[in-house]
Amino acid sequence: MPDPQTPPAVVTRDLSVRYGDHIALHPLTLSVAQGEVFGFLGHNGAGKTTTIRLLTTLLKPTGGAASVAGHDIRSAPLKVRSAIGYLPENVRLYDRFTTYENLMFFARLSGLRAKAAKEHVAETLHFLGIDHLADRRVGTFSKGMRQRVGLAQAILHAPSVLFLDEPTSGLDPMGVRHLREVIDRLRDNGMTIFMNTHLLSEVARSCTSIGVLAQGRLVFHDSISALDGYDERALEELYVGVARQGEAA
Ligand SMILES: Nc1ncnc2c1ncn2[C@@H]1O[C@H](COP(=O)(O)OP(=O)(O)OP(=O)(O)O)[C@@H](O)[C@H]1O
Repeated sequence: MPDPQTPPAVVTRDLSVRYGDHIALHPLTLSVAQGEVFGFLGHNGAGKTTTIRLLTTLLKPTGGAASVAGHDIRSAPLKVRSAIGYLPENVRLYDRFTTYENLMFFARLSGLRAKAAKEHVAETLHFLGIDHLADRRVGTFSKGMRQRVGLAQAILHAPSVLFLDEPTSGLDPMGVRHLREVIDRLRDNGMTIFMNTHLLSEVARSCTSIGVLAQGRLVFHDSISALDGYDERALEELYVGVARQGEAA
């Protein structure tokens, strides 16, 4: 359970962004407590990736404020980056490098010294059950294998907040199950997870709170315990209802 005494892992106040005349994210005010697994839902183009890009400091807001892991995204972007992990929808890896080489590269880039980097890489490979991929070049990997290496890269430095953008997209059922187990273990270790997803079954199983975005506006935000008894079907009804209201607004 999140501790109400500790500051939230993610806080936004009227955070917004526009691309030219198009408002991709209307002023968003949101709080995600430490230790939560937050599921961010919404139709294609709702603004979920845009929100993650803002919170991971890859995109500058045009309005409002936000802090992640206690650091302001505008004034302390480097501190934000060192406190977070990010798994984008399309993982970018060096195809000609092996898994181990990719991970060592990112570990050193994150500031770890060689010895610590080796230890972190070995621990992370073991944690994710991908030791057997260590010496293989990632250019030959399937989507699911790449995704595991991308996840390893995202959690190598033990971030306090992990952002996942559509982490189950393109995964087979075993891949989805593996990811779910990893999310459970990361949550048990105290990590906060902010996950964009379309999969309501994953939300019902893994998330402790949800937000629904429609046309760049937050139209619903609550904890899963407040939705006690909601199975996948009931969540779908809720989602369709609030998303329609958002579209009509
Ligand atoms: N670089 C950009 N330039 C202009 N418009 C953009 C840009 N990136 C995103 N948009 C627009 O901003 C809106 C939000 O896009 P975003 O990718 O955040 O949606 P999403 O909810 O993540 O969608 P999906 O579920 O399809 O990934 C969309 O209308 C999109 O076309």
